[in-house]
Order: sequence, then C-alpha cells, then structure tokens
Amino acid sequence: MATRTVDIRSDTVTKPTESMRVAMANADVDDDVLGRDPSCFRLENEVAKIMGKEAGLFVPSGTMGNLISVLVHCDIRGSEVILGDNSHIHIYELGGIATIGGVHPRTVRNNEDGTMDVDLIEAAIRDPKAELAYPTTRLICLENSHGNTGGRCLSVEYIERVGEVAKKHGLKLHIDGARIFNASVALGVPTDKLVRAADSVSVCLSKGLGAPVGSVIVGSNSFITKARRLRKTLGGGMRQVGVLCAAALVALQENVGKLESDHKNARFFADGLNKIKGLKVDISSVETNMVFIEIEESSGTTAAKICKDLEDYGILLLPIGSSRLRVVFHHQISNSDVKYALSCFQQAVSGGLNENGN
Ligand SMILES: Cc1ncc(COP(=O)(O)O)c(C=O)c1O
Ligand SMILES: C[C@@H](O)[C@H](N)C(=O)O
Repeated sequence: MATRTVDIRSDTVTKPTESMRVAMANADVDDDVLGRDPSCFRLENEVAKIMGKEAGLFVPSGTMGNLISVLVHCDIRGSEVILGDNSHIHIYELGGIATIGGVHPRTVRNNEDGTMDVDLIEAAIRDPKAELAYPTTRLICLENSHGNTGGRCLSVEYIERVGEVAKKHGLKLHIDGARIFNASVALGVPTDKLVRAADSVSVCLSKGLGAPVGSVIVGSNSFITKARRLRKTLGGGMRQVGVLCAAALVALQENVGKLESDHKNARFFADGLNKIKGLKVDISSVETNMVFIEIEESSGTTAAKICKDLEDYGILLLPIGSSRLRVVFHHQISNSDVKYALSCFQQAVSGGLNENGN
C-alpha cells in the first residue's frame, strides 16, 4: 500500500489551498444574475486587464469558455471555424460547437509544436464568392500552450501572423488559453502582448494556477455582453458565484509565480526519465509543465502496465496510447515528489534503484 500520493495526471487535480479556502469562506457575494457578484466582477476585471481586453466573463469550465466564444463569433447559421486537428476544442469538448452551436469545424493539421502552417490556415478559408457549396468561415482558433503536443508554446510572432490572416479575410481569432499563463512564463512574454491579436481568449484559472473551479473569457465589451447572454442560455448564469471567484483571485495572486518551478520540475523529470532504459522523452518538446513519455519496445512493457504498477507506489498518471504516457506538473508537486516519481518509474520499468536512485 503506497505511503504517499504523487498525482501527476493533470494540472486540473490541485486541491484548494488554505488561503483559497479562507477566501471562499469570507467571499463578498451577491446574485450575479440579478446584478453583479462583487468578487466575480473583480475577478473578471482583473483577468481582462491582465489580458489587455475590455471585459471578462466568469464561466465554470474551459470547455464552456471555448464553446461560448466560438458560438458568439459564429452566430450566423452555416458558419465554419478553422481549428487544429489535435486541438482540445476539436478532440475533448464532445463536438459541442457542432452539436450545440451548429458550427462546422474545418481542421488543419497541428504541427508537433502546436502550430498550424499559416499558409494551410489561409488555404482553408472558404471563398465567400464560391458557388452555393461551402459553409462561411468566420473564426480561427489557436491553443496556447498546446496540450496535445505536450504543452508547446505558440510564439507571439506566430499568433500575430495568424491574426493578420484573420484580419485580411475579415475573420475573428480565438485563443484557447487554458494554459496561457504557462506559455507567457515559458516565453517571457506578458500575457497581454501574447494575446494582443486575439478577439477573445478563454483563460483557465483551474489548471496550473490551481483554482478549484473556473475560467474567464475575455474580449471586447460587445463580445462579453453577447457571451453573458449565451452563458445564461446554456444554464451558466450563477448566483453567489463569488465563493468560487474568491479562490480564483487567490490563485491569480499567489500561483502565477510558481509556474516556472513547475516547468523546472518537468525538465528535471524529463532528464531523469532519459536515464531509464526503455523510456524516451524528446527534451526539446518540454517547454512548460507537461512531459510526454515514449515507451520503447525494448522495455517489454506498456503504458497501461506502467500506470498500474506506478499506482501501487502512489504515482498517478495517464496513458495517452499503448506506448505513450503523459505527466503534468503543478504547484502541489514538490521536487522531492519528482525524485520519488523518478525512482518509482525506474522500479516499474526496469526494477532496481531505491528512493535515492541507487
Ligand atoms: C487546452 C485545454 N483547453 C480547454 C480545456 C477544458 O477545460 P475544462 O476541463 O475546465 O473544461 C482543457 C482541459 O481541461 C485543456 O487542456
Ligand atoms: C484531458 C484534458 O481534457 C484536460 N484538459 C487535461 O489536460 O488534463
């Protein structure tokens, strides 16, 4: 029976800190549907300001943040959105933009660095003058950092180039910024500069920042007004939501500065894994808090088997295929947890080594 737990399944697993719980218990609240909950109003304005946008709207999840953003930009029947074939919106959000919003997805291949080739994005834009055949392109979506490529960062230069294409064709640009703070810290670029070209951003506070719940959509005043109505339509109007927003405000104040340490833990872990026969990590791909691990055939084991064996040591992680594992670091994983996890990986994959790696 494991004596300790190291939960590296995702940065969504963090528990509220004591300071968050105190803030939640003492939150200044009011009915956010009939009026404005003061803590929610404060959080929305704080995130909008940090992102350099006019206004913000609190939503219970990043999935709802992306859904509302896409549906506001694509509010005319027959709209189409260009997005990555390996993007979270396309793969992990149950096709909500289509099933709920009737928006047609047009995917462009995601490169290993999370980008989509700009010329392929432009080529995917429908010719508005074409015969009665095509949907109408109205939106381009990017994701920064990019989850399914291992937390890779999209540079501000790349985002600006995509923004120029969007503007040239009269399209809007949305950024799934579930981990925009990780990208900002890794790139050394302030968030407002990183998202300057975007018309909207969905910012998760419940990922690396460690809030228990919530995201904030940011954009223009008119965009947020439409988003607020659509959120209510979707059943997302929340009453004394300040209880959740108070924790998110603490996360914003206390945890952005801890992201670099998560990134350092990821790099330290990746280096350590590469010393274990049978495992391979592309170190150049470890830019933020995620590590994707290839299990080599020579190891004679599988992702599922390693996850099961590691669970016996209290190490929790997710397989992303038969021979691939994902590990995500967050502020509740210490460097000693990282070293313990490495020694458990050594045991699980090739036996031997004690906790001190000998
Ligand atoms: C890149 C990305 N976007 C959006 C989401 C959705 O966020 P939520 O889980 O809060 O719906 C996630 C995952 O949590 C994510 O990794
Ligand atoms: C899997 C995905 O939905 C989640 N956002 C995560 O990264 O853990």
